Amino acid sequence: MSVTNLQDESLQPYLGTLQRIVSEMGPQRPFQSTLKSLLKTLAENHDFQRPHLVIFDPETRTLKLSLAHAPTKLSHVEYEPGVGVTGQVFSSGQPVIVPRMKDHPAFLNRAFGRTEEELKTLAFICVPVLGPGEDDEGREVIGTLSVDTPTSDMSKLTGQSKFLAVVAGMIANQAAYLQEEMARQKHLMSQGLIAGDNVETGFIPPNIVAASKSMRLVLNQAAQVGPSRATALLRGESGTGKELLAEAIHQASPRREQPLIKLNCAALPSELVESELFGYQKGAFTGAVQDKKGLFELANKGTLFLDEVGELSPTAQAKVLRAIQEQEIQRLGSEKTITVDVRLICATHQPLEELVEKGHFREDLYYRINVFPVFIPPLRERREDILPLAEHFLSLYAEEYSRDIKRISTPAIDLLTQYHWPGNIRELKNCIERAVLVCDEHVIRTYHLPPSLQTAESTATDSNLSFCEAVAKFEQELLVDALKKARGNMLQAARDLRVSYRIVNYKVKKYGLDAKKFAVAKGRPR
Ligand SMILES: Nc1ncnc2c1ncn2[C@@H]1O[C@H](COP(=O)(O)OP(=O)(O)OP(=O)(O)O)[C@@H](O)[C@H]1O
Repeated sequence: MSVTNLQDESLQPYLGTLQRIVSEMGPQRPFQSTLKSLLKTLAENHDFQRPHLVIFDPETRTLKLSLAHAPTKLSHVEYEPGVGVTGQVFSSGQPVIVPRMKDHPAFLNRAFGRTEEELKTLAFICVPVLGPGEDDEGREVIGTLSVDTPTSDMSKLTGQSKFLAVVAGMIANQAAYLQEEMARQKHLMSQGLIAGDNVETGFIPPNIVAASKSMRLVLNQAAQVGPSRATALLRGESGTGKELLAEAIHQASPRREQPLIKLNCAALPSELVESELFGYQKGAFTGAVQDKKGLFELANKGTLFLDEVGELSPTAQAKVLRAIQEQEIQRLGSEKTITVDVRLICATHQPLEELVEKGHFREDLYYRINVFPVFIPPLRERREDILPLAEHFLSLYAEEYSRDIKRISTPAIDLLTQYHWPGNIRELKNCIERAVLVCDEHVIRTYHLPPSLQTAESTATDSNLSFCEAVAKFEQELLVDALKKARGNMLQAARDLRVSYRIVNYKVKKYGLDAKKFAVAKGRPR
């Protein structure tokens, strides 16, 4: 831009905007109000509509609509890196101009519900926002800045794009603060310290017992994710209640009147899983004597729960990915594509991150299903739940078997609460059912409980851990040591342990650690 050009009338709004941004960027100014007023200025001074900032969340590896000068529900709009225009700009670090929204195959129109007319008359410009740094090389892309603007000739749109790139370059610090604030909010939310957008505090479905803080937190998360369309990934040992939680999430969603279809991917051979999920056309294979709908079709408009998702074969993984991305499936033996609208909930007890690392589970599918992970702790880590659960099952089975059993004796309660419950709630449920059946009094006593609970070997004392528990304990100690050494920096801890960041992140969640707690000030004795 030459100095003489600065006299140009048409440049005045651009210069005015830059001037205003600079004047509003004092170090004392709160970053959020600076960014909000920047978006407002872009809308008021220019032909820009819906200016908005999308910021990358490194934990879920999704892009989140974080600030917009337009009416929309921010927390519900997410993009995946590489997908759609915003995702592509983030991944490539290069601006993209969409001269007419309607014509662009990658334009998702996810956030603002633009009308058909608008899609025909508007262009979209999206530029990368870099984080702070000395020079452009070392700076990573942390988000995008985008606007709608009336379609126009390419030279005007290119000029606007260059101008937005300058603006994006000026807000690196504020955008980095915004990214950190998002992480902080999420952390507080996961601790149950603040409520998310949709949290109905005290959300406890009638068939779920949750007395412990950690289970309340799990239910809070279910209440948050329920109303959205986001894929929830339920993680926890066998018998911890993943399927029950999937039902609760479905019930908390607008799809509750529609079907909830379930498939345990480990229960069938892989070829059958595919035909179950996608259906088949008559003659597709021997025995396919008539057309059959798959579970994706049966779950249309409702929810599909894939239990043990880590067991899906590579082909099934590819097809599920396509079904999620394109919302389309094909029955086996058929070329015809069928559109499906299905909300997915997945569950696994496996360390999916390790499966990804070993190449057994597709990384792209992992990111697709890991949008909202929920960790259900094993029963031995939430002992406050044992007695309420035992009493819940007692009343359930006393009624079912018409037994007049009112309570559990104190010594029996002691046994129940001391046992380490490797089979989790399912084992507790079976144990109480058995006790009700063998009990010929009005009280459940120690001798009504299975022998496994009554032997000292069965309880989890430190000197008598099972192999898996000892390994887990050792792993947890290593992790805590590494986090202490790295002052809570999970990336550094991962480097020291010579594992990936993803694995450290997974284990930190698995063991309920708070990495931030290790971030003590330098030089402070530990
Ligand atoms: N919080 C709870 N309150 C009441 N019942 C529960 C609770 N959690 C689990 N259950 C019951 O325990 C049993 C096991 O739960 P569920 O089948 O949901 O576990 P899961 O984690 O899906 O197990 P798997 O991984 O083996 O499929 C079920 O009968 C379920 O109803």
